[in-house]
Amino acid sequence: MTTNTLLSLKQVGKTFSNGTVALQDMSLDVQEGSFVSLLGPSGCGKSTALKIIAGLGNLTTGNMTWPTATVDQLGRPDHEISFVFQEPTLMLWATVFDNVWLPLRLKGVKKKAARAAVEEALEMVGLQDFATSYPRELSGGMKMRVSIARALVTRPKLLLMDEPFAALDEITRSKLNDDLLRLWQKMNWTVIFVTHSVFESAYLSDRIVVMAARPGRVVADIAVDAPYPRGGAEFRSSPTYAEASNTASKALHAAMQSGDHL
Ligand SMILES: Nc1ncnc2c1ncn2[C@@H]1O[C@H](COP(=O)(O)OP(=O)(O)OP(=O)(O)O)[C@@H](O)[C@H]1O
Repeated sequence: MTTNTLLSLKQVGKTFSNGTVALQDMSLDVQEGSFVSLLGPSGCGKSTALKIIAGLGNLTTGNMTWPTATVDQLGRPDHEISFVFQEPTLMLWATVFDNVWLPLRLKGVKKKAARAAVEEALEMVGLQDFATSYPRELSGGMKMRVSIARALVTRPKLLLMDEPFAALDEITRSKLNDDLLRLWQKMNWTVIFVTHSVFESAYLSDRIVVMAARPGRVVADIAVDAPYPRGGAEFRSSPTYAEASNTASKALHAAMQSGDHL
């Protein structure tokens, strides 16, 4: 793993027009190839931070830089950033193939030219046999896999995930966690993963950033010092996992007491 800083937030603040201070003085350096979880109670600004990083929202104060990337006139990095939301947000009238093709189509890539990339993305998430299916024919976990394939088809360097598995049952969630880690290792992405779950953050990440609300801010930064692959049940019963979960849980509890979360 490299130690180059991919993204640097310095004292970032975000105040909405109604006066809500969604973020205050958020400083965060994200290393290339790392898996960072943003963990915090409802309303602490996790989604706001992710949207700012994605360029979907402006910051009010502070600055965001991409130290190792060349940037365009708007300060956006030249490599791809992909976003996975909690809801799969698929086009219900379109096939799985067409859903995954969408980001390339928006860039003007014709269907034929996109075929190899779409098929590769579907294969990565284990849906190569479902290209001609429609979303209504898929389970919740499969729909989320399509959503992930759609995020991967542009070969992003940075994957932003906003509670992607929160609506799924425990078994499906656990399977997708493992599949995500396998892909992350294989593709050498950087992942920023928003979650409410202490256990999910301790299982997935090499770093857990705990946030508190009103104003949204970082209150703890916890390293999860365990190698990958983490080996499922074995890692879940390890002292490192227990310690990381315990530390994150205490920090989250303190955050919930100190902040005016909703
Ligand atoms: N467009 C907006 N206008 C005004 N206030 C907003 C807007 N979007 C978010 N907020 C407020 O900013 C704060 C942070 O919201 P945000 O959605 O980032 O929190 P979160 O940590 O992602 O919450 P959750 O876990 O519930 O999704 C909240 O108080 C929220 O009500």
